[in-house]
Amino acid sequence: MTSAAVLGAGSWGTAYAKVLADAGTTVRMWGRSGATVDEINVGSNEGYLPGIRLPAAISATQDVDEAVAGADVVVLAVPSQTLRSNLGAWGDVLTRARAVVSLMKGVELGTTKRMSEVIHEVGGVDPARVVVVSGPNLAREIALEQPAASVVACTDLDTAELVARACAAPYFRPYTNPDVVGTELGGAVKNVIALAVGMAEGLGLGDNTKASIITRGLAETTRLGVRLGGDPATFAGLAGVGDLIATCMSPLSRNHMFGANLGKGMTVEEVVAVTSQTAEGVKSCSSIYQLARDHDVDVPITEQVNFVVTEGRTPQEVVASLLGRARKVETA
Ligand SMILES: NC(=O)C1=CN([C@@H]2O[C@H](COP(=O)(O)OP(=O)(O)OC[C@H]3O[C@@H](n4cnc5c(N)ncnc54)[C@H](O)[C@@H]3O)[C@@H](O)[C@H]2O)C=CC1
Ligand SMILES: O=C(CO)COP(=O)(O)O
Repeated sequence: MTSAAVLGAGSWGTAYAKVLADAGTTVRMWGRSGATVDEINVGSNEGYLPGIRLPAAISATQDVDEAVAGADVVVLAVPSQTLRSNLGAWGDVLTRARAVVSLMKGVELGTTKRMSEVIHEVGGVDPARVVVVSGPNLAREIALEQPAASVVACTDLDTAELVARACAAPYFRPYTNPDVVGTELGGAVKNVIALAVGMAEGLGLGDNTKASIITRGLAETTRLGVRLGGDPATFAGLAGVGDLIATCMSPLSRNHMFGANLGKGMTVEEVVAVTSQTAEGVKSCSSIYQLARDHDVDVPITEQVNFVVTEGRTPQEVVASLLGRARKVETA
């Protein structure tokens, strides 16, 4: 039987731990909060997944060494911008696992590194053991066992297969993919596009506007991803358009709802104050914009979201800027 450690006891860490357990994998979680750890040990995580019963195969601890002891697979589910400091504090916890899985959908501020790159650099993990799981996977829907599919990406197919087997539950269907770069960028950029779609919704705009942002958002995601070495097919798949649709359309998405509050006229600081969970796009919009500029890739929607978050540009001004751009052919 495969054994997994999940480091991070928020909504997706907990829902994915449930997926692993329902797939027959033994799971030990690490959490920062003693109250959350105690709750998980008696079968729930009410702060993040209210009303969801967790399987008995999941236990939790506040001791990271105890969490990873004997684990074949170590899963990382902390906010992206905290990964580097967490890995630094945890020491060599990743070195013994056969696979290290990133569930995180962000790009590091300052370095513009993807999470798999941070895991390799700080955790000392060979890229052939780093796996990215990403797709249309809103945590609450997965915890409710509503069927969904996802991508399990690794440059080494055997490692991808190990993780896919460990998380193949009756309601969760993993597809392997060798394209780590594309899978990771699809997951990170869709959060920024969901902020833009949320802003449109908050402004009272309708489905034509949202579909236009989603489609052109996919175009800029693909443009950036392909420039960085991703496979165009990945962006047409679950980790690309699949996750983009789920996140941009769902009221369960924290990024979508963050954007909607901005569109209704709240400031970034006001929305941060009422948001208890991680909306990765709010920080990653800057690093993704920087990444695009470093590689000379045009990302007009990401650019505008970044201006809203970092310079206080209003959603109304964003609409005017995007529509005021020079016309061009659709495929460029
Ligand atoms: N919630 C979802 O539906 C999905 C989330 N993701 C991604 O999974 C990653 C984790 O997100 P969620 O679990 O949803 O976030 P969350 O906000 O629900 O939970 C974050 C967890 O990290 C902990 N945390 C916060 N700051 C920390 C720090 N400095 N050091 C250590 N732990 C810290 C929190 O206590 C909490 O347990 C993100 O990158 C997100 O984009 C991916 C797919 C689905
Ligand atoms: O990544 C997600 C769904 O696949 C969750 O999106 P949010 O982080 O916006 O809630």
